[in-house]
Amino acid sequence: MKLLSTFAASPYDIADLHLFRDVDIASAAALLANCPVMLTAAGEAVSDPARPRLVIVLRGALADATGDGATTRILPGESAGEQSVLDGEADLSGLKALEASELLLIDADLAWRLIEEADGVARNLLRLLSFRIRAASMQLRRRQKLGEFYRQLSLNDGLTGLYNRAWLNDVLPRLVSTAHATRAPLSLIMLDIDHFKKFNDRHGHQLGDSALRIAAQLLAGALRPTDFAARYGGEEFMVILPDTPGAVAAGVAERLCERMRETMVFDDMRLPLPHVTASFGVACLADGQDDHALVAAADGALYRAKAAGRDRVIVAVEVAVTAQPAA
Ligand SMILES: Nc1nc2c(ncn2[C@@H]2O[C@H](COP(=O)(O)OP(=O)(O)OP(=O)(O)O)[C@@H](O)[C@H]2O)c(=O)[nH]1
Repeated sequence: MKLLSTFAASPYDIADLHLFRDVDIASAAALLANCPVMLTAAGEAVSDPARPRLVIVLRGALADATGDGATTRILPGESAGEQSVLDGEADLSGLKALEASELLLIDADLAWRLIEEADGVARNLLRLLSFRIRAASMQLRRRQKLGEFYRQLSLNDGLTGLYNRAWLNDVLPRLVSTAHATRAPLSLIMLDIDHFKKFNDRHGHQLGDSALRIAAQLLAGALRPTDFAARYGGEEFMVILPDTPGAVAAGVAERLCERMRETMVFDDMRLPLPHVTASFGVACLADGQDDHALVAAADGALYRAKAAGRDRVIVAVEVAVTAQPAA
């Protein structure tokens, strides 16, 4: 930064500076008279950034990088560094000239004198800070919403809209812990579309995708609001039924199996495709079982449903995992 002149010797008018709007100009101008006006080149940082002071843009523009990725433009008449004056904690290293700019620098001591002696400066400062706080909290709210949006996005399967594997990995262990703690039953249904490779080979991948979407809609539409449906991967889905004993879950699986058999897969609303069927494995949480063992039990039952001819439900035999006696 290069010293150009004092404020009194510069061509700038104090009435154009936001901080001095509706202020007793004469007393403020007298206090500002000896403040330096500095020239900064494009891209240059404000020197001595650890020094608390007000930086007012007279010509050009500054960028204020707040450190959280956001950048604010500071235009002629606007200021930066107010907070550094108020709390004495300066970090003006994020201030950089966007173009060749002229800046008025007001040291903290003088800024305090302005606050105390020039009528209206304190009011303008409060207004400015209130505006900054409001803008910062709006930005925070926007980010929180965006974060929530992306979080949701990362937990849902793009093709079917059901929860995805990441969601399952997060939620299933917690549901299992809750079920053990409350001694409430918890059941799991795993289902896998039958001969889906053949379906894809015969009708094409796009129709395969349609079939998966329809299967997902069927699941989501047939369950209670307290149940969860997720895409486990490929053409495999999982249904979680909290507060549901194995016998009831088996009934739900039978109903889903039947509906799957009866559901038409349409391509362009003219051509119904062959029905798809699915095989189902059901398991109910046993004492001492963790989420992995529960999934393995449902998966084992599903495997047996496939082996037994597909398009059917098999219920896993409940095996309580008890502590092994010490040898
Ligand atoms: N269209 C489509 N196909 C998928 C998707 N994910 C997995 N698949 C296909 O699903 C098929 C699964 O094949 P397999 O694991 O052999 O199982 P299957 O043909 O259903 O046979 P069974 O399960 O034994 O009845 C593969 O051809 C995968 O390419 C997807 O998102 N869209």
